[in-house]
Amino acid sequence: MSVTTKNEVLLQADKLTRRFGGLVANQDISVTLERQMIHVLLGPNGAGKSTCINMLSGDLPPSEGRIHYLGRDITALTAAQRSQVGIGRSYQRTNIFPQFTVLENVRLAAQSRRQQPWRLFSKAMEQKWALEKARACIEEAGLGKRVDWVSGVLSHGEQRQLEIAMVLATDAQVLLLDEPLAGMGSEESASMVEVLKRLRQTRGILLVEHDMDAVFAVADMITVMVNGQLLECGPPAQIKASVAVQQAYLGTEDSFHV
Ligand SMILES: Nc1ncnc2c1ncn2[C@@H]1O[C@H](COP(=O)(O)OP(=O)(O)OP(=O)(O)O)[C@@H](O)[C@H]1O
Repeated sequence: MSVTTKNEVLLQADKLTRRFGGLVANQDISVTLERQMIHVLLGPNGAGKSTCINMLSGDLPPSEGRIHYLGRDITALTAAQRSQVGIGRSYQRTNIFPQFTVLENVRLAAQSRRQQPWRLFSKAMEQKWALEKARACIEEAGLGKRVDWVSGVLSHGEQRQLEIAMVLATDAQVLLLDEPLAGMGSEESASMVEVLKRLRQTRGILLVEHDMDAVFAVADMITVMVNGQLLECGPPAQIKASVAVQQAYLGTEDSFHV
């Protein structure tokens, strides 16, 4: 059982820089994520948002800068090690076994986190624990009515919810979500927004998202990036009113009408 403390700093990225050859994809990006906060990374295509999330998840080492989780320097940890300490990530692509049921997928995710302690438990206890945990995570992700469905027949939005349930099953305190609303219709988006609000009650969420309605419906803090640089960071009202942010979106595919 984890203790939840409001305003507790979960993740702190300090001056992250990432270069790909001569291209600087992120330059001196600092981001703070607190518990019970949804922090959105916003920016036009190619701004460097995925690169930033990749550095936070451990999928990509930074060229410079440090990352702390609960005060501990985790810059050198791999993605698997970060998952073990409580940093969970969902990807833009789906990552599930389509032939397995929702419950089986989430149960496997729960067990993946707990390989060592099982030596202390009987097989039956392990199964019971993992199933209970999986059911709770499925419920939290808003998929309670689909527990026994084969995952491959879920709608696109439900599959994204399943991915989130799988991340929750790893006991993640930080959720790194890359475009969780991508490809969703308005009903599915509304349902995902409700899921995000519920998850915020006990965790911290760092989100990359292009859907402005959703962003302004859930964000507590927004960091705007342009060309790998941090343009502005602040609460939604500040970002909404920012002339610099509006200018950054002029002539881009994304609209900034909010
Ligand atoms: N592995 C890589 N090798 C070389 N260049 C890369 C690599 N990954 C990203 N880039 C470049 O870094 C820059 C930032 O890309 P990134 O994907 O982080 O942007 P983004 O804000 O997530 O864009 P989008 O909204 O389109 O997903 C782009 O110019 C991209 O081409």
